Amino acid sequence: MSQLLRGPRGRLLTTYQFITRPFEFLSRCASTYGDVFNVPVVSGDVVIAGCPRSVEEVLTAPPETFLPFATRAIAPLVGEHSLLMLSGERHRRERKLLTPPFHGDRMRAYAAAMADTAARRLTEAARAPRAVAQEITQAISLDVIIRAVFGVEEPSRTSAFARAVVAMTDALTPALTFLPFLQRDLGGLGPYARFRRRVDDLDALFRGQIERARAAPGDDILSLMVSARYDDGSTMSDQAIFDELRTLLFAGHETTALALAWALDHVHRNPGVLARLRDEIDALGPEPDPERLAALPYLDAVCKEALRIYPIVTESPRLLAQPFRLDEHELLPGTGVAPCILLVHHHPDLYPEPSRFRPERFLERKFSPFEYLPFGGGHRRCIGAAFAMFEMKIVLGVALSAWEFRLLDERPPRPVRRNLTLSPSGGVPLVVRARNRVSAPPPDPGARRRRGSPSTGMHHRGGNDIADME
Ligand code: HEM
Repeated sequence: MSQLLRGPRGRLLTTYQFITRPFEFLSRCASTYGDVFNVPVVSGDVVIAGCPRSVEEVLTAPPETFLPFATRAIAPLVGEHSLLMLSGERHRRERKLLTPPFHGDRMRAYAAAMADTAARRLTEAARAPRAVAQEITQAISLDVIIRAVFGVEEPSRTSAFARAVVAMTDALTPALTFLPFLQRDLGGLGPYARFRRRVDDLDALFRGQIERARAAPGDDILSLMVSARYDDGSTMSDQAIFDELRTLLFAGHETTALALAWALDHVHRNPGVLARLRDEIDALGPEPDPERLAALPYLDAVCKEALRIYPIVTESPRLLAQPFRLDEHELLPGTGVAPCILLVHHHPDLYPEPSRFRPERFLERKFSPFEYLPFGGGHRRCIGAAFAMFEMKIVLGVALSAWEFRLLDERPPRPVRRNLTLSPSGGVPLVVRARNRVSAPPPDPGARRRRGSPSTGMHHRGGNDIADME
């Protein structure tokens, strides 16, 4: 790292502040040191790019400039074949193979599964005296991945997958993630060996699903992976498929769930937004077609604003493989470089009153990929971005169409780090009730699937003021 770059001192303290109070810490650094500064953390130096110009410099650099960041922490979960672990030509080749299933057009196949899952989980939540938004949305996004990505349809198999996923994630303790020397088998004993057994259990379920997809391919992402070919005509190995399925689970499950929990909270703390959104959704009728929900402009703006104000992933770091010049500073190989999504999304020049939840800003102007980047950018941009936006709009649309929500905490939740993501403290406790609409009862979960999607006819398998917000 360049000696000239300014930033806070003291590795232990900055690591602690960065992890526990990201909003306050980053905002304080930006007002003291400017848009580009160095943060010394225990694993090394991380240079923060906190304005569109510096973000553009990073995201448009040639791919070979960077390696993936912090791979040791996630390696046990995602495996060595994972997109998150690859760089250079191998990364490009793998991404080329995995991108088509996530293309916008393909999303239609997942619309009914997303809507049905949301309706089923909300029906359950409405039976309880109180619920927690984050738990509901976690259950929805896990079910959606199991159906749309893994291609599992039968309820009994869905539960087996859900149990295996929960057992595996429970066995991956933070100590195992952050202290790589604990990642030893010790002859089948200890926490790492237990975690490996849970990974093997899930992979055994994947193996069965791969065989099914080979015998009778569906619309799901696993079926597309099984039939996809690299440029040389070869197909993915089973181990590579296992690793990518765990990668999609890791990258796509909690992120989407948290984004939805935040969105529900914001919408219910802003009565004007709720009223305008309900008007837009209600105009589609009592049981709106999920694809039409996904095309609603105000709903789209609400989801974008939720991802702006609290981006689920606050930075998208890379590791320098070569010397790199950023904002006039010469940076050395081994330095971390992180486009800071959080700081850019709260830049007052771009977003006046940045702490205010105001979806209209996305209807009034367009933002460049370096001004608005909840899904990161460049050659590592989130592969599931279209999938996540589609799911957010459908789940939120179904939820507001047929259910009422009453927030139980008067004070807005604080953004707290949960693993690598930013989650609402307390998870957003609320009461869920069927909406008292004159026109219709809440939808029958499963009805859409029984009759298929009317519109596609496809079958469905699956100096800024950031610190004020704390
Ligand atoms: C609201 C939900 C989501 C958010 C906020 C989010 C955000 C991100 C971000 C910031 C990155 C890093 C990009 C970069 O380094 O420039 C990323 C990467 C990734 N995401 Fe997402 N994501 C979400 C949902 C999903 C979903 C649903 C999937 C798949 C089912 C997914 C799969 C991935 C994968 C595979 C990568 C690694 C891409 C690569 O390294 O080439 N994400 N995501």
